[in-house]
Amino acid sequence: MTLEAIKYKSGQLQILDQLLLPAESKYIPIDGVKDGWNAIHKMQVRGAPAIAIVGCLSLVVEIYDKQYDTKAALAAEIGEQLEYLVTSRPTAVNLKLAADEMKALSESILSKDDIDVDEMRRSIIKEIECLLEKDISDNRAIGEHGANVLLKGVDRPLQLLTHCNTGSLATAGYGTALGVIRSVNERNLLEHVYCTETRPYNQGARLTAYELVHDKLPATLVTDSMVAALLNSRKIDAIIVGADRVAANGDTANKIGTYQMAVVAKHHGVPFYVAAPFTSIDVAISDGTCIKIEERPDHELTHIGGQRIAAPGIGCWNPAFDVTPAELITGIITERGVLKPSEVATKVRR
Ligand SMILES: CSC[C@@H](O)[C@@H](O)C(=O)COP(=O)(O)O
Repeated sequence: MTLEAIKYKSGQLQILDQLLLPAESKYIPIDGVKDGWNAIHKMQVRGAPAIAIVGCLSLVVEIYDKQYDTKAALAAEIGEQLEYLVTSRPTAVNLKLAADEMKALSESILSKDDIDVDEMRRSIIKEIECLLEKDISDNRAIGEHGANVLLKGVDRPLQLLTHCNTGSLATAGYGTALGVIRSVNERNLLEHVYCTETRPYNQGARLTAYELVHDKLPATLVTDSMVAALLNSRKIDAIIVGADRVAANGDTANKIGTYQMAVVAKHHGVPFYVAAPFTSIDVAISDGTCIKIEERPDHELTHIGGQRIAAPGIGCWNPAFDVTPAELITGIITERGVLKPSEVATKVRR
């Protein structure tokens, strides 16, 4: 059985509530854009690709059975709802890029006299529905390219380390960085995978560990503060992480803690890879300083499972992401191959 974060059929959308995992597996209905926005904002669904897909599918749910008098009315609704959805979380670019694409499609249909309002609605719905399958096939391709690059010239099983959750729960299925690890495992060449706890929200301990146990992969959990010791004492062949936004120069925003892992990897001479689809790459921004880093509420730092663990009264700083400079990144594994950070701008624009 594969893990499914997003269930969609004919205008009906449900998501696995990731706030309840791993204690409880419960699907909740997303009955329109407002529900989609809330689920993304509250992190019931999270991970850059999954956020984009759920956001866009919530628009499908919204418009599926509604009647619009004119194409202009439908285009206005699509535009407004997408503008609203992209305000749910600021750092990951995937939803913004998908929203821009859907708005452009809707604008282009608007000027076609031979397409009526119902056909326009069906075209937009069909385009969004395709995102699910495309994400899975992109992830499979990322997995293949990633396994090829990691195993090049190597004839023994690998020990890998990953951060946050980039698997089936963060995407439509299979995963990006976790997809690479799955792909290495499918070739029987995974010795061991380590995953970080990923404080403060514990996506590693709650979600990645859940996926690794579910798939019966040989896996061990470490805290984020153990990474330097891990690289010093056990042979780690590579670190692979996901991305929320890759800038034109290759600087990469990802879950908080990624940057320090890249610094430690450089010190130990361990290759540091980012695995991400083209939909996580934002060539409109020159470098990582242009990326808005989301700051999350204090209670995510001071409490675990509703239980206070920090001294009452202490101040908190809780950035959800950090930016790893391009020079610390060995390669960016995409569905179209592995890019050097310096190649991102030209290859993606092309
Ligand atoms: C394939 S998911 C890539 C990233 O989105 C992931 O590593 C990450 O940082 C997720 O952060 P989250 O705050 O859980 O949405």
